[in-house]
Amino acid sequence: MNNHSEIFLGTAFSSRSPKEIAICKDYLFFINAEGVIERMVAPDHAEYQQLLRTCENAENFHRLADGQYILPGFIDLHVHAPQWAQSGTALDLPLYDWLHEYTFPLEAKYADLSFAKNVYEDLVGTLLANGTTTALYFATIHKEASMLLAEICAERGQRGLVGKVVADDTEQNPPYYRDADSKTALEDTEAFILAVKKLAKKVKQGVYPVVTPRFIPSCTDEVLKGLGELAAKHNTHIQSHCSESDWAHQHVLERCDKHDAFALHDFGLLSDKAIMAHCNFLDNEDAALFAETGTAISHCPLSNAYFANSVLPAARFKALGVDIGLGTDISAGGTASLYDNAKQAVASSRMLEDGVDPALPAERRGVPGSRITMNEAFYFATAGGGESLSLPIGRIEKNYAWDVQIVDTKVKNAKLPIFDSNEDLYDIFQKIMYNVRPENIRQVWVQGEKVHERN
Ligand SMILES: Nc1nc2[nH]cnc2c(=O)[nH]1
Repeated sequence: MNNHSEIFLGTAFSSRSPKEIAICKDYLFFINAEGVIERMVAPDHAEYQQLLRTCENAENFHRLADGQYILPGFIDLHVHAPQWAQSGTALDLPLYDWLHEYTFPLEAKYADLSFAKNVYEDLVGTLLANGTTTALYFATIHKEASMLLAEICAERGQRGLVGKVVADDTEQNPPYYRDADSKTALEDTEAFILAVKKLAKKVKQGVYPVVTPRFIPSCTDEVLKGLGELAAKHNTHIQSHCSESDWAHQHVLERCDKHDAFALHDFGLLSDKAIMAHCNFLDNEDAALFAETGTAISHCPLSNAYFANSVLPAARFKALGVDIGLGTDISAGGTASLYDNAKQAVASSRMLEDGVDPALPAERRGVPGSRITMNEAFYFATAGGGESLSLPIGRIEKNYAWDVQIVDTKVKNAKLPIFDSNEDLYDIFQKIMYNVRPENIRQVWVQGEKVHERN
């Protein structure tokens, strides 16, 4: 019987579909040696009592306490790891000024590996403590520091997808922070891909190299084309920023005479393993191209409020068949929490639907059909993230990785407002999504291994 790595008894919430939550009340979850959910048994199953009697005294059996719940670990589809060191600052500037006055000078500091180690270890620990089990990271232009980030994810047990940033355009990047030239940028990227693939051979939860042109404005055509070829050659994930703000969108339109989506496609940078951040200014043709190529959007609602001059029409793009996940966009989003971003995704969508200028009549104020529910925001943070990355993560279901956060609603000093011992479980789920703090996240597991515990 007990040839499983871990066995859990508890109540779990997971997405059944973008709009619907599956509630697995008092299920048994059997996790195999690879850290994958092998079997889930409901209390009304004929074998349940027998299975429970057999395993309940085993060392690897975990019975959740009253008030504890299992949620899938969150998947953060857009993190600038070096920017953790400026999180919460300079959010009043326009994007271009923010990049040149704050962000590039900070990112240049990661030539110093001891500075990088200090920040990256703190960030990976902080994200785990916030329930984030998988993160898609931009590092910096430095090959060594980018590798260090991949090693820290590997060591701490987080599933990290890491990109060495490429920025070789001499007009758009300052001399102190850019790739030496396009040839060096491509060579460094290929060396980085091979080094991460080698590291991945001994990492249970996986660590992945990501081809990462910062965005079209910071890259030459030559490097963009070369990066598309490298991604195809090594079958890697790809990430970049796409049609984020008025300035960035217009810049690409003037340079390429087309929207980012079609320009990226021409360079071979859209694929089933491509995830593009923001995408606020996609039109329906761009979105159809995303759907056709399998390219996903990482929706960063807090960052968009500060820098994107608009709200992502997430409901419209989802209806057009585009995969969508959620991103904190550290540091442009000002928080390490996907809970915060799920709440903002709902709030922003309501503002888009209703409109925001009270001087306008209600019927001309907003964009009907734009709202999303918290169920959909949760889907973006979990199952949608897994689909975007084409990995079996983000759901509590057979054959998915045991990547979970165990939330305690009764913890002292962070008790959630639950006063009825028979409270409806769906209401408890909603209270969790709106009220959880890191203090409530008692354990985090990735690929069947415990990687964070708060006592
Ligand atoms: N939000 C955001 N947008 C960008 N566009 C290019 N670089 C960045 C970045 O670091 N953050």
